[in-house]
Amino acid sequence: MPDIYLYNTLTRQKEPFTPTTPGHVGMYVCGPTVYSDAHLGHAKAQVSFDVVRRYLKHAGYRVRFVSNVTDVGHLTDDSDDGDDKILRRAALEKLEPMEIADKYYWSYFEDMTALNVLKPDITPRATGHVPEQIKLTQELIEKGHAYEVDGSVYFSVTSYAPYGKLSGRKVEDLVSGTREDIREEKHDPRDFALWKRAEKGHIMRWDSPWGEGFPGWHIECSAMSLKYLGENFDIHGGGMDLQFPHHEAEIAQAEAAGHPFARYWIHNNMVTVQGGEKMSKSKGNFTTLKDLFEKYDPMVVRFLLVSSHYRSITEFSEEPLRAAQSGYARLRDTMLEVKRRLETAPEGRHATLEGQLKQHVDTFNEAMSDDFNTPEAVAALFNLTRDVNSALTGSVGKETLQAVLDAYLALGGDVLGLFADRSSDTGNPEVIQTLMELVIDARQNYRATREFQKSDALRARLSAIGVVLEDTPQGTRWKIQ
Ligand SMILES: Nc1ncnc2c1ncn2[C@@H]1O[C@H](COP(=O)(O)OP(=O)(O)OP(=O)(O)O)[C@@H](O)[C@H]1O
Ligand SMILES: [Zn+2]
Repeated sequence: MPDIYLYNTLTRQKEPFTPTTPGHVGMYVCGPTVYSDAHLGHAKAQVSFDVVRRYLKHAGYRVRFVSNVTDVGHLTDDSDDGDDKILRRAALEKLEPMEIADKYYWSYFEDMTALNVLKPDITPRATGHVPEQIKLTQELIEKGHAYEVDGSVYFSVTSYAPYGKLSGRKVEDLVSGTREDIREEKHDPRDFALWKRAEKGHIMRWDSPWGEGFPGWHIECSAMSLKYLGENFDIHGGGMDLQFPHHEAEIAQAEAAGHPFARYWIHNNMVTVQGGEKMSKSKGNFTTLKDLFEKYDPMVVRFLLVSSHYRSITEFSEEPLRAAQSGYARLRDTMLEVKRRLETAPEGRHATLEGQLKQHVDTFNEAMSDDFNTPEAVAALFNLTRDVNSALTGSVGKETLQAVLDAYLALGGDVLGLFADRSSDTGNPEVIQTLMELVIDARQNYRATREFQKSDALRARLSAIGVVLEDTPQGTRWKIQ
């Protein structure tokens, strides 16, 4: 297995990655609050951790990937104030809260599937884990780190000295923007809710030792990650915007209850708009993935995201998307051309190209082992593509073409997720190639019988879905624009 280094937010440095159980990795990533369609920011978070997961698998680890879905307890204000986001949306759309959660849950996975993000091994939902959250809250009360007031339970921030270690904030400097009445019932305005009493008319409510209520947002991730990954799991991921208070609270809840918790914390940077403003549901400055996919192939969107590092900002605009479109087409077209050439290539090897291939594969792996440096990994694929295209102006033997194709599929496909997975039938390049040959044959037949209207109609229908036909002296070629 290669030595992998990752930037640990806890220590603020790159560290060699060593899992608790050799050969196995337990990884938890904070998922979305499902109250509206996903936007490009969510895609950056999920694609970033999908690539981490894929590279760890590629490096030989068995990975258990757990990513939650928040369907209760995420309030519109971080300081235990405001409405539950799901309930607010339910009122707006005149639907049951669980209808909202399910509607956007499926919408979210539809988008993630289009982006070729692998499904989590476990997708726990907060509403399905209320007993676990109550139990952890009880442990915290027993250990003197939490207290009940009037049916709500708060974590006592000053009872846990390391509070602030992830985000580098000092408890003394923390301010609370909490409303006066909630401030009053907290022993300290900086404390945060583990459990909230349900006021009259609050739909989502559960029985608890403190009366009817609902869990706070932070406690779900501590409870569910500990349940499925054990008390000292390897990697915890999420957006940088979650470092405080969400992740700080997750650490405090787990550690104060006596569980050592996650060892490496990794955070993706933000998708921004208009020069640095975070794309966010609540700010309303977002572009949904569904809207983007109307104009751009989801693989182009994925390519755009992996072209910048997960810890760098991705400023969203049309121009980089168009550049991603042509960049992605260059890689994919060369990969498809190698596939085509393989069918008729003579036996044999191409020593120069094989030397170059090895060099680019090594560079790719070194980049990925250095804190998942996807921009450098993509650059290695482009350099490979340049050398392949240059070699393809001459004759390249079968063995070498096969090695090149395997590299494209392993690095560009399995690791970066840019080509459909080899195991899946949908989007399988071989199936698509055969279908396209059938369509091209049909068009040829129409032309041979001078049925030009029909042949033109076929071409137009293909063009409508972005497939362009080119008639060359060697026959008709196709490509996706
Ligand atoms: N603009 C963004 N860039 C990168 N990651 C993001 C962005 N917005 C949200 N995320 C990440 O997506 C995940 C889900 O976030 P969440 O559901 O809270 O979305 P949100 O748009 O920030 O919502 P809200 O604006 O209501 O807080 C988190 O890991 C979060 O860090
Ligand atoms: Zn979380």
